[in-house]
Amino acid sequence: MPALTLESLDKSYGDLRALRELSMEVPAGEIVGFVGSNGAGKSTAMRIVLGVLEADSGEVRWDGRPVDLAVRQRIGYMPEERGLYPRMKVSDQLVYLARLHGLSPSSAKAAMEHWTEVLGIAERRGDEILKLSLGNQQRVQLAAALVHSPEILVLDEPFSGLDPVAVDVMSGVLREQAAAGVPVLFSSHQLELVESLCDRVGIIKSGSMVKFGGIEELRRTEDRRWVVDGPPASTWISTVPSAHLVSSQGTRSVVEVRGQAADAVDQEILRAAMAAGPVHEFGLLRPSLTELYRHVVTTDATATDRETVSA
Ligand SMILES: Nc1ncnc2c1ncn2[C@@H]1O[C@H](COP(=O)(O)OP(=O)(O)OP(=O)(O)O)[C@@H](O)[C@H]1O
Repeated sequence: MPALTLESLDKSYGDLRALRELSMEVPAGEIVGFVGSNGAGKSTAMRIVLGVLEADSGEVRWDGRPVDLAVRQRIGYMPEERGLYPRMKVSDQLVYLARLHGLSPSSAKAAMEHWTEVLGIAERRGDEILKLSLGNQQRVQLAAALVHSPEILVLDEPFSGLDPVAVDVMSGVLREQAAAGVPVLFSSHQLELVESLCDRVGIIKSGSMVKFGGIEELRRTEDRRWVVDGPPASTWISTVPSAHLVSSQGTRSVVEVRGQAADAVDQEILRAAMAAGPVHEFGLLRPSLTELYRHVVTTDATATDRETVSA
């Protein structure tokens, strides 16, 4: 299956190292979310994919070959700084952009009509961009990224500032594009949305990819926590040396095991708890992407922090 591959991208702005050997892969048909703090390097990486910016080293490939101008023409891009012509009418703008990508006048018009309809801005075709609300400008931006039927989608914060209905519309479009075989890479600070929409997630910190993989895989790499509803953990936890108590409320305790030991220890915990009294509930607590993210960004990034798991 073809994939958009970012391999060992390095980029500095003067003394500031914005990207450090950043690698990730966006397979055709998958939605990959790119998350990280302000200034972590997401836009820089996306600009490099588009060729708006040149990497100091590293490579971007599509289907195994370096991305050249011809491939870049087939990328649908939503830049962070947006970039529509404020005084141009929505319809003119979209037709113009489609024509720039080589569509015939009639195909460009048909594409403009299609995407303004799908994105709920058909009524605004005759309006100048600057007269639209920010959310509607964003919908036009997405239409601009899609109007030439791109093979690859790279979207910098496409969901920022959208109302819930627009978020649903945008999510639906991204899902459809992925289902049609397009690799979709987008950045966002809305982690719940990323969790619900994406096949894989990359967490970037200070220019380094600290986690990359399927959400389920990323959760599995975390320290494990279990909820035990039964005898208070304080009465049995000492019999499982690798486990420690995180919190306790009434009969419910949350216990944690850090690192590799977590794989084998769940039965040991259950046995220890049952030896102390009846257990009514025992289950693994799965961290949400938000918890995972907080853990990653508040932990010091060192070379050993960097890990890649395959989905
Ligand atoms: N043209 C530039 N010149 C100098 N420094 C830059 C330039 N563009 C970005 N930077 C710096 O590079 C770092 C990465 O910025 P980038 O915009 O890629 O981050 P980001 O993850 O997209 O952030 P945000 O979530 O705030 O959009 C930041 O420290 C930023 O200040």
